[in-house]
Amino acid sequence: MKAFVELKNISKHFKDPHGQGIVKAVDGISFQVKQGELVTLLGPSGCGKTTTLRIIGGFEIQNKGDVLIDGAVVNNLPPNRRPTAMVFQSYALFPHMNVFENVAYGLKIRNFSRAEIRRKVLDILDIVGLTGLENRYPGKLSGGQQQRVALARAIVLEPKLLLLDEPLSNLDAKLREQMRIELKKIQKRVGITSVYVTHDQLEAMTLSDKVVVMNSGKIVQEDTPANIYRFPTNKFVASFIGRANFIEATLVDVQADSVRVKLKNGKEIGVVVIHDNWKIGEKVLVVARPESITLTSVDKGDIVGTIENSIYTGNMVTFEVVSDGSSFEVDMVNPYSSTLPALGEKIGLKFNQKSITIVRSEDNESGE
Ligand SMILES: Nc1ncnc2c1ncn2[C@@H]1O[C@H](COP(=O)(O)OP(=O)(O)OP(=O)(O)O)[C@@H](O)[C@H]1O
Repeated sequence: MKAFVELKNISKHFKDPHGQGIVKAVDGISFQVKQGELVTLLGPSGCGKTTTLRIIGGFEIQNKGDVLIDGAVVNNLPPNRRPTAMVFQSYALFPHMNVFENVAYGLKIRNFSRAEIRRKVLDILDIVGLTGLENRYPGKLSGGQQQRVALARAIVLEPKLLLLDEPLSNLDAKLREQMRIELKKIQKRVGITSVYVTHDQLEAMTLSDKVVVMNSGKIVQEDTPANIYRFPTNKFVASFIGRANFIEATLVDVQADSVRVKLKNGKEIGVVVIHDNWKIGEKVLVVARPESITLTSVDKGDIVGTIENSIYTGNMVTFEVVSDGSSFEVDMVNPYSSTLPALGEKIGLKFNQKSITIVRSEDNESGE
């Protein structure tokens, strides 16, 4: 499928508001969004994701690089001449207009007929699940309902590209979770190509066809949610997305899609890899997610540790195990079907070799 949105080597610098220098908000990034895809820009605060989104929408102009939408360079077009609509974190609804009028507003100024406006607004309200609330004013709506109105107002204009800037961040945790699922359904139903900004990794994982992970104005990884979780390219991605245990090791054997590493205690284990030119003798970090480690007897463990703590979260218990000065998180799902180890107990940790991977040690990150 061809790229619908394309960013080519985009950079954006701002004057540092507190000093003489410049802030490199976006530093030479390139990525593509295919037709109908939802792509998330994910990263910590200040990594440049909002600036990138604003550049796509035309609210900010890049210092370098090109933005293409549907094959056309849009660098010099103002926001209202781009085929985009933006949904903001603050819903920015008109308080003196009811739901119907809020959604109809953009169609009215585009001179659609009354009958057409009515049909389009009622259709969209049905899609976002607001039928029956046409006459309510924003002040009488819940946060989730207000967010749906904001979404309806953007998609009723049938933009080719929907830009969403942390649209769920004003909602409480439970509602956020519901709206995430809703939003994904609505996006797929309407089939609208979307770029979504969030610093919430769970939101990015649940919603996206593809996640673009950013740090310090650069793209650090770009892949499907599953591949990013399973095969992070470096320690930053591994710890920013999901929870990860890291174990120092040395590469002792390299095959096409799997390698063997030697741990500090001399134990050799296999791991699965998909990227990079790994070299025998290289220092690496094994990445083991908490669910990829099993507690076992001391003699069967790849490493041995002591249970320091256990945290119940209903469906599982997370054990904190200390081994050779390092702390490990180990999740045990369905905990009530087995005997739980006691605090202070010595225990073996067995790595599931099919679901662990490696990243380069930080002092060796460039791969030199
Ligand atoms: N108008 C501006 N003037 C000066 N610096 C700016 C401006 N806009 C953004 N920046 C700086 O550029 C960098 C990237 O900002 P941006 O808002 O894109 O990050 P973000 O990843 O979206 O962060 P957040 O999640 O906190 O919104 C930050 O260091 C920010 O302070």
